[in-house]
Amino acid sequence: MRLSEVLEALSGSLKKYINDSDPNLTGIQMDSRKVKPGDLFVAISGFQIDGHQFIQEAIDKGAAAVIGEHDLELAVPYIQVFDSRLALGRAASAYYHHPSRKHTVIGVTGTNGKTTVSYILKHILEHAGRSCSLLGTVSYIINDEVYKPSNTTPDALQIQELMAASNDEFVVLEVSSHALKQYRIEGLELDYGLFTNLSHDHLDYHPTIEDYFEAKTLMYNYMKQEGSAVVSKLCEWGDKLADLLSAKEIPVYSMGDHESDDLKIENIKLNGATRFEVRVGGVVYPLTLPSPGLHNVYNAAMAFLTAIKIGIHPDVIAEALKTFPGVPGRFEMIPHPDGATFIVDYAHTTDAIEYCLHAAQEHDAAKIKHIFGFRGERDKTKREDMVRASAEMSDEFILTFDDLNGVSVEEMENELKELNDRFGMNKGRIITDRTLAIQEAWENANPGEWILITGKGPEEYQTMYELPTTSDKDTLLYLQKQQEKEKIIG
Ligand SMILES: CC(=O)N[C@H]1[C@@H](OP(=O)(O)OP(=O)(O)OC[C@H]2O[C@@H](n3ccc(=O)[nH]c3=O)[C@H](O)[C@@H]2O)O[C@H](CO)[C@@H](O)[C@@H]1O[C@H](C)C(=O)N[C@@H](C)C(=O)N[C@H](CCC(=O)O)C(=O)O
Ligand SMILES: Nc1ncnc2c1ncn2[C@@H]1O[C@H](COP(=O)(O)OP(=O)(O)OP(=O)(O)O)[C@@H](O)[C@H]1O
Repeated sequence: MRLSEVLEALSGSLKKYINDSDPNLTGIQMDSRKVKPGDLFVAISGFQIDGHQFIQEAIDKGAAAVIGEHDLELAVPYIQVFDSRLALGRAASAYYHHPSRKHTVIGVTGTNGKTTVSYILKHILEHAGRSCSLLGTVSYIINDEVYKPSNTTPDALQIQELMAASNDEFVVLEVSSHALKQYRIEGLELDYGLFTNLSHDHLDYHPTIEDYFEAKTLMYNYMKQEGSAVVSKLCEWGDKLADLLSAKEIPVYSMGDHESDDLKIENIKLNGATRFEVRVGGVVYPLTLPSPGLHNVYNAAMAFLTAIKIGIHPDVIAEALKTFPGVPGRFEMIPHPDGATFIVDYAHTTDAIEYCLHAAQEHDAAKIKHIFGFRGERDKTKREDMVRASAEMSDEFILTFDDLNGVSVEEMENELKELNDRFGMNKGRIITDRTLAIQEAWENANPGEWILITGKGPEEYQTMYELPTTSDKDTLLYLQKQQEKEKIIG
């Protein structure tokens, strides 16, 4: 593709370009280390490092042209723009011939539930015989090939590459607030924009919750002409969003408690299999979902409403929900041989912790034990509410390590002690080694107890622990095996 064709997509974001040649481009890169002859190199002013430092390296490797924000004169055509991340999205979309136009694209944003809603939707679509790619926290799945994700929402270049590579009819992607602020979905065009909920998270990145909300609303700047929003009004921010979108004349399908909402949830039963009804257009549909918890009722209802709008028959959706296999590390159950239930879950906000512990309560847990910690170098302001929630809703809890992310062992241990002293209501203990905390709970588990281990979900440990295991689930399976071995020997 000629540089001039990419430039057409940059109009409005161009600051300066002296048109002296029009090289043929054979690729786009935002990382100088990956540049090959003929590539367009986009220099990003990053959080860690300024990509403009690597322009010469990119030229030496054969870059045919460069995009950047600084005022420079280079040996190859240089396009100065107001914002390189925004230009990257537009340039990549143009380079890959606007691939989102060939798919039905569903963006899912919100604090919690993005991954789960995305997986439920993919499951419904596939049950209906339609093909679906998925980009999110757990994996990127394109044409049934599974890739390890770099971010929840990939960078703009990767998104366009993956969209172009996908032969699937649908693409469901999780859209994080970081991605929106960093223009990672610039150049993308969405058919549906889903909003699950908003609660306290990421206030290390966003100065206020209002700023966090504003970031989420940016997703709706990327709707196709005929695109529509699916919004949960079960959270007050959803109400606010629906008003905003209506003012912009974006059609909104809402789920909520009012007669005017497009979907209303009724008759929820959480004990045993999750059963509930949804009322849509005056018709009531009884639904069953294998995944426990009220939060999963909301996730399934949002997927149901979206699938209806896509045109999937309600009976097909209902059948699909019955067989939804769940998402790795989201309320994943591992039974203890003595009759206790261990849960691995990715809850890392107060809201999510409350939903998880509530799910255990609804299952008449004889006792609820909770094991969790806090990610180093991430939003510290949510920690006290997480401890409060656990203290109020569990019978006892153990504070342990999550990823330290460079924070020292002493600093995190002190933080855990202080939080426990101030907000733990005398229910908490500290066992810093995560595997030993789980082992302790395993060895002391009693019939009917529910032990919830939250925060890491399916993620691998980044800290070296005592037991030779790689994740919370792996630790539980290891303990299970050890116990079986001991039984055989003993
Ligand atoms: C803080 C943050 O969001 N950082 C994101 C940002 O990276 P950055 O600006 O720090 O990049 P940088 O390292 O400074 O590099 C700047 C530029 O120099 C280039 N470079 C660098 C070295 C070199 O030799 N040559 C070169 O050209 C780099 O390729 C880059 O283009 O832009 C990158 C590309 O899009 C992201 O991958 C990266 O996400 C990091 C890994 C991250 O951890 N982000 C988290 C906070 C995040 O985004 N999380 C959300 C989910 C949140 C949730 O809901 O839980 C997500 O979407 O994943
Ligand atoms: N609708 C919901 N409301 C509140 N909490 C939820 C909801 N759905 C899931 N959760 C909780 O949040 C955790 C993360 O769920 P999920 O991965 O679906 O969300 P997410 O938005 O993709 O989060 P992340 O972007 O951090 O991966 C779950 O393990 C569960 O504890």
